[in-house]
Amino acid sequence: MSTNVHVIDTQPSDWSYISEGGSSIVFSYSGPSNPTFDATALRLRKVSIHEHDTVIEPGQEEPDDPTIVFQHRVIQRLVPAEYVPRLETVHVERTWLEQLAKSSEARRPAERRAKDRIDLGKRKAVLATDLVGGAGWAVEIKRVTKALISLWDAWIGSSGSVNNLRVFVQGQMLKPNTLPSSLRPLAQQVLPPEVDAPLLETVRDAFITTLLPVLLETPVLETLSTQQRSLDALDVEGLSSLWSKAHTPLGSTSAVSIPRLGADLAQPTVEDWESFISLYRANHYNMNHDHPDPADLQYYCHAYLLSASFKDCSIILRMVPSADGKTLKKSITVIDLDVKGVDRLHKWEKLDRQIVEAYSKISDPNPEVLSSGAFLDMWWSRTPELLLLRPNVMFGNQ
Ligand SMILES: O=P(O)(O)O[C@@H]1[C@@H](OP(=O)(O)O)[C@H](OP(=O)(O)O)[C@H](O)[C@H](OP(=O)(O)O)[C@H]1OP(=O)(O)O
Ligand SMILES: Nc1ncnc2c1ncn2[C@@H]1O[C@H](COP(=O)(O)OP(=O)(O)OP(=O)(O)O)[C@@H](O)[C@H]1O
Repeated sequence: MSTNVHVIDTQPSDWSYISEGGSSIVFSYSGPSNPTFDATALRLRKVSIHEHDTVIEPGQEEPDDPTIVFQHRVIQRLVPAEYVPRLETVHVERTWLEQLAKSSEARRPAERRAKDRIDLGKRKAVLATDLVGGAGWAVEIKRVTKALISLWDAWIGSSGSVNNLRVFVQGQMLKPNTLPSSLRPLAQQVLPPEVDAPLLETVRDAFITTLLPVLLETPVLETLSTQQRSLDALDVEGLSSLWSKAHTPLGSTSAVSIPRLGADLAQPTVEDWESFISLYRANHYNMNHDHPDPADLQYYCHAYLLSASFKDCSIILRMVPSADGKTLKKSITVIDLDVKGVDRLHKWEKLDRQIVEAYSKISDPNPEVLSSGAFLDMWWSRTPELLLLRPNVMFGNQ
């Protein structure tokens, strides 16, 4: 896809660090008014500190970032365009990236800095709708699976360093602690001005009360939940059995060596994904998922990969006050619906085994395994249920 947008039309200092994940780092445009860049976010790829930058040979055209093609040609056939950010290709350049990397390094969390850095070899990046900058506030929830209250507790307890709940006020990520004063910017957004020095719980309750109706009313959570569940029709254990069955020669009686899940599977191309989506939409609900056919192995592997993107995505809820400050315009957008690599299939198979093993210890004399934070995290992160759709579960025994 050709593009005329060049980031060198701006200064690196026009971009403020927002946040980052495992593969990307994101900046918000805060420079002089510019119709191309106003209200946009720049998403740059990172590379491990142990690896080299991407090398683009002279005369070679770098492909657009896979997230753009995947969103435009695959995701938007499953999630309405109004719920995903606008994404377009932007040209970047080494010296410009070097300056940005240098000036933003101090803002990055130490644990990320120890692992990776901006890939300075890239010539293309992603320009997206900025979902956190400007007036108002925004909340990011990764894997919308945990109860809001426990997300809030973990957020406060970790001083805002957890990756499954992030809160931004006027584009700045909040770093809370157990002192209510650390939440002042958020309190000013969610509470009336006359509430002076509110307690932590007061801010929390106002925060949840504002978010809850948006979450319960939006159809997008239902869409994400439906896609997660439908695409994960066999779950990884079922996929693993189908894989073994498909790799066992008919009539074989002796033990055969089965390649690990996904081992001989090619990474689907965009065309493969397009064919998959057409088949999925036309035929998925007519297939017998209780007795899957080994001939459909590739279909089920692709379905599982796509379900993993839906399980790992985040939503950003944005609350922007009207000009008179009397009402809030609320919107919800899904981010990070990136394509997953087939090499992950084996990792998820192993993770699933670990969960099952830990679960089998319930009847053990050592049941506290189940209530351990590590187990619960593992369990919740892999449970494709959107608990937010079930307020009774969300509020526990309150
Ligand atoms: O494997 P997990 O469960 O640790 O999940 C990874 C996430 O770790 P988390 O558990 O949230 O700390 C991880 O999140 P962080 O980088 O830790 O913020 C990514 O979302 C990763 O996906 P990808 O590499 O960006 O495609 C996620 O990998 P996938 O398993 O979804 O591919
Ligand atoms: N369009 C956007 N507007 C504002 N902030 C954004 C936008 N996209 C991403 N971010 C912020 O940047 C962070 C990293 O982006 P993203 O989740 O796309 O990266 P990633 O490396 O793919 O993440 P992960 O490792 O979780 O898969 C997000 O968690 C969010 O805080």
